[in-house]
Amino acid sequence: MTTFLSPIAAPDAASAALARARQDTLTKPAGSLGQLEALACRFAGWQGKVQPAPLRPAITLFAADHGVTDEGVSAFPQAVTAEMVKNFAAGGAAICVLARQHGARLEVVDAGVAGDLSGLPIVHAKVRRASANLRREAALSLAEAEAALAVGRDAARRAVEAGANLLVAGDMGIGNTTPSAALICRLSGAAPEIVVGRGTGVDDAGLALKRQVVEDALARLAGRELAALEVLAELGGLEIAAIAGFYLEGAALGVPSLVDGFITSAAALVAKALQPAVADWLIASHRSQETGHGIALETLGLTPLVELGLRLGEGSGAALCLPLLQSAILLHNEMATFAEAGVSEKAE
Ligand SMILES: Cc1cc2ncn([C@H]3O[C@H](COP(=O)(O)O)[C@@H](O)[C@H]3O)c2cc1C
Ligand SMILES: O=C(O)c1cccnc1
Repeated sequence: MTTFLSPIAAPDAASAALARARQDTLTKPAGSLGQLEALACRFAGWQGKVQPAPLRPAITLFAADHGVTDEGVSAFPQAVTAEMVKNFAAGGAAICVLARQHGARLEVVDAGVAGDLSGLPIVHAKVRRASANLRREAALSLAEAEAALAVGRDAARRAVEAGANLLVAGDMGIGNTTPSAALICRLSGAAPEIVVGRGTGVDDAGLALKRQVVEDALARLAGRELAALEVLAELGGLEIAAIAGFYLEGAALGVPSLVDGFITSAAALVAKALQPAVADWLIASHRSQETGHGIALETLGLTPLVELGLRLGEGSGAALCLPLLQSAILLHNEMATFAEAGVSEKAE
């Protein structure tokens, strides 16, 4: 483990096993609630309670800009990152609607937006104004990568101190599907042609250029043995690093995270490379439409709950899955057992 990170314990296997035994006493054919059964048992392990408490989710939206946008890798201009942060602060973005719907705490963190956001009611934690262009040079210095991880770790601590028992990270950063693709390629070994996608909707020429940018970034590092922090610094971005730190500190505090889409999955891969034990504290929400998200999830060992054709980010796919998780826990806790309800069990 990298020394500046907090140790991560394993989930409580005894509580998870007792929860599994409880599932098999509930008034339904064994296994008939499918993935919801296993989910409830995982929450039992995470919370160390056979009947886990209902979810109190917190969503933290990390924003930053990317020097690689100079290459023309996004369908939108870099200024949109700062403009969208203003929209988050005003409550008008998709994730704001979903956070309100679910009564979730929503915090917005500026980890490195290029534009001026002073005065906005957000957490001001700019490590620097945008990362460098990863096609040509390291996106971040090692010190900046570590500082951005710390921004996310601080955010996880704030969310948990505010009472959260489930963490959701969202991303906002024009151009960030490019560093995410580069990280997924480097950390999974998959090739750019199957990982790089259209992001906000680049055309065929834009897609070819984006693939070349990722290939060039990977070529800078070819044949070099790099520690996880170095990979993050070379190919990452400030919000991606912060999200990795958020997942790591959440796990260290005993709180699981629900991973969203392509960018947050890249961050989860970085977190896993830094501290493999984090993987036991992650749940996948959806498979995004972005090419390569499936590879990232497979490398993480995660199975998505749903596939809705989403390609937004912001934590929106994770937020949409919150009712499923809440239902899994309530069914587990509140359904009657065969004995309680006087229902006959399966014939031998
Ligand atoms: C208005 C708007 C709102 C968004 N919310 C999330 N993203 C998403 O799109 C961006 C990544 O795609 P690319 O790499 O192609 O730039 C990120 O900001 C991501 O969060 C948005 C993008 C736009 C334009
Ligand atoms: O899957 C995602 O998270 C995604 C895809 C495209 C653009 N922004 C985010």
